[in-house]
Amino acid sequence: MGAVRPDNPLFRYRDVVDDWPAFETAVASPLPATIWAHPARITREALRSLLAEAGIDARPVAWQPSALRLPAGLRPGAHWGQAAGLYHAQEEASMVPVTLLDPQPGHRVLDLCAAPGNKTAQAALALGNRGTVVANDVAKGRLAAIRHLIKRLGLMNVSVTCRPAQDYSPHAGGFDRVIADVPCSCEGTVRKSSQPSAQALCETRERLVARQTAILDKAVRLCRPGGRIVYSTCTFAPEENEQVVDALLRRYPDELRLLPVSLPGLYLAPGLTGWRGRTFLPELAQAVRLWPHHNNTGGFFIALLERVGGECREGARAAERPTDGHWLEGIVQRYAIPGSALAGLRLVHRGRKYAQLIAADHEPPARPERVFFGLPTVGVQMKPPKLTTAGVMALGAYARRNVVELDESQAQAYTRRQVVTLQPGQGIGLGESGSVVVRRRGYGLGLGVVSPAAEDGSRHLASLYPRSWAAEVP
Ligand SMILES: C[S@@+](CC[C@H](N)C(=O)[O-])C[C@H]1O[C@@H](n2cnc3c(N)ncnc32)[C@H](O)[C@@H]1O
Repeated sequence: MGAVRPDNPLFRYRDVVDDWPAFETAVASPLPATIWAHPARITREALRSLLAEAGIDARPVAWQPSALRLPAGLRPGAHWGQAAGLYHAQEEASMVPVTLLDPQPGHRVLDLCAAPGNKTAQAALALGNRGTVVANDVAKGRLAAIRHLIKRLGLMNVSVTCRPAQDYSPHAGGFDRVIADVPCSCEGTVRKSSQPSAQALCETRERLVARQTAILDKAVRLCRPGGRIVYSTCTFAPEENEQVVDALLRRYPDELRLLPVSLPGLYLAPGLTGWRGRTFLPELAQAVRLWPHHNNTGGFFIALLERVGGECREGARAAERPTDGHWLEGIVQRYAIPGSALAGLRLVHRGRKYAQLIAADHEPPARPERVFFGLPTVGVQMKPPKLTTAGVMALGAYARRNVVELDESQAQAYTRRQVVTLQPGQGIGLGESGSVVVRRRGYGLGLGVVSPAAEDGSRHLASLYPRSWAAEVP
């Protein structure tokens, strides 16, 4: 008897898996952690070297030029580079949908079920951190994870909304790329978490399928003719996968087509064309499945669709009223940040505490109302206004004055919020005292305050690293 017994919910796939013993072995083994390098902050090779210095042998992922696979058992957060936003951890199979969707600078992108924001982040950076990504999720409590990701990765082109995707305003349309990474029974995450019982799955499947179908229908209607939609789940269930796509292809025979896809270096198994007596359209074989034993990943289903006809209502766009730039001007002067670092961005003040940097060409729909948007960059209630930690992480690498570069042990003390003693002469263009950009290996970490120099030239650096972030840094 193999590892997947008849009472296991995965046993129902025995007849559609090509190599059942290999599948059983794969689902019983731990999932390797994968990360991708922040494209505006570090190359994959530089990241690999940085990790190697810490004794971490990360291996390039063949099909994804920015991704690395970490050694077995290593947590992605074990290196400080994660907290500094140099890389992001995302399961390898989960990177595939947006890679296939291929958003390009200039595209307007909608992510209908976005939390915790992995695919939003991929899309936002693929757009060069400019233009428009709208990240939506129905679960208000999960939006904090998107907010945190925006800050850590310095995303300046994202607006976040909180609506049931199936009820999204029909006037919000006009997207070139739509991500429908729908809620599902999550069977493909079996290597990360324990499985729900077969009974629990049966109870929710019907409801899930109805919601998934409604969300994909909305995705189609919000996509511009000529635009593309990616439908994905992390489950094996054909009811939630091929069956949903089949229903939409039949509903929109003249408006929708399924595109063939491939990724050199990654084996993508074909979608199913039938399941338990039900026959799907033959083109469903062009949808793809990631079975865990093929590429040593989690399980995923992905269908790339093109909207070839029909209509799409485009409503009003939210107008960003630029704020008086004086807050940023003071900061730019203090740290001698070159204008090129702010090209294509504008500062907007809508909250009480912070002003946000947002792409000047950001054009989210006027409806639904946004919960938040842009990168909180300047704390406007402080006197004088100060860069936020996220602001330093995004802009600190460009600063040429009032900068302190810390060595490894100083940086550790700084992120633990301890006072750091600076060597005489340590620091770049330091003024008498006051706030400074703190860097490690040239990457912005956060803000600090330096004391006036003592007689021997040494100074103290007080850490302003946020208490809530400190726990994340090893
Ligand atoms: C598979 S997760 C999305 C993962 C995300 N795309 C990522 O890559 O980080 C599905 C998400 O759908 C959200 N969700 C569930 N029902 C929804 C609905 N009706 N409308 C919008 N979002 C929904 C859940 O809160 C959950 O965050």
